[in-house]
Amino acid sequence: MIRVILTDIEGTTSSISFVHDVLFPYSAEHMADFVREGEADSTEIREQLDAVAQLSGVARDDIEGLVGVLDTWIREDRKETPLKALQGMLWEQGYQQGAFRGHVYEDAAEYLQRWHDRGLRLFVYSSGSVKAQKLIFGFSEAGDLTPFFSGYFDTRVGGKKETESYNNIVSELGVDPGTVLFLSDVEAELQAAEDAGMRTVWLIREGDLPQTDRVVARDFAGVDELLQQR
Ligand SMILES: CSCCC(=O)C(=O)COP(=O)(O)O
Ligand SMILES: [Mg+2]
Repeated sequence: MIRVILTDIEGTTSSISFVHDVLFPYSAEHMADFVREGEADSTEIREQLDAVAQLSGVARDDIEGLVGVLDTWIREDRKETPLKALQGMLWEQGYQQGAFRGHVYEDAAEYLQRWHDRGLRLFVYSSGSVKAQKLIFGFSEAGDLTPFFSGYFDTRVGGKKETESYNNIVSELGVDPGTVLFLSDVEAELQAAEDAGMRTVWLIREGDLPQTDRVVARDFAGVDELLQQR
């Protein structure tokens, strides 16, 4: 019996193009100034730069070098925790200034509400920081969806393709992994979750359906049909 739904964001609740064509370019455009200015007066930014220096091997006092590393990581879509933390802080400005609103598929917004109202507990697991997760759902085109969620997980529990991360989530939630349904568009993430004992549905929103033994759905209405059958 499924009691918890754990969902990915990019490609699952929200379009890949919103993340890659809106959020990432915004962070690429503003990161250098954000870091240069924040270095002087924000402890939070300084801490993330400490982590960037440690991970990259670039000297901590070489701000332009660190900016270069962040630029490269954005271009390469690296899921490094300090990059994700800095992007979350930056996107907050963008959302608050009305530069964009969070894209959430209509079916996702509808079924998040329905599942919440039906008593399922909803959680997010994304490589985007917890702050970035709260922003995309809080400032979504469908309004504030954060009341539907009971909690958020990011790469601080581990990478999304690692089974240990899902073990960590299960122990934090204090639930039987078989009661958790993980939704994602990335097969390696689904495999890692299944290896931790979770149930999964592969969201394939566009293109042909692959030949697979996995449980697949086109959208959240399709996930709901599967839930009703279980
Ligand atoms: C929280 S919105 C930004 C998502 C993001 O930064 C990202 O890298 C996408 O990661 P996901 O795990 O949701 O595929
Ligand atoms: Mg995804």
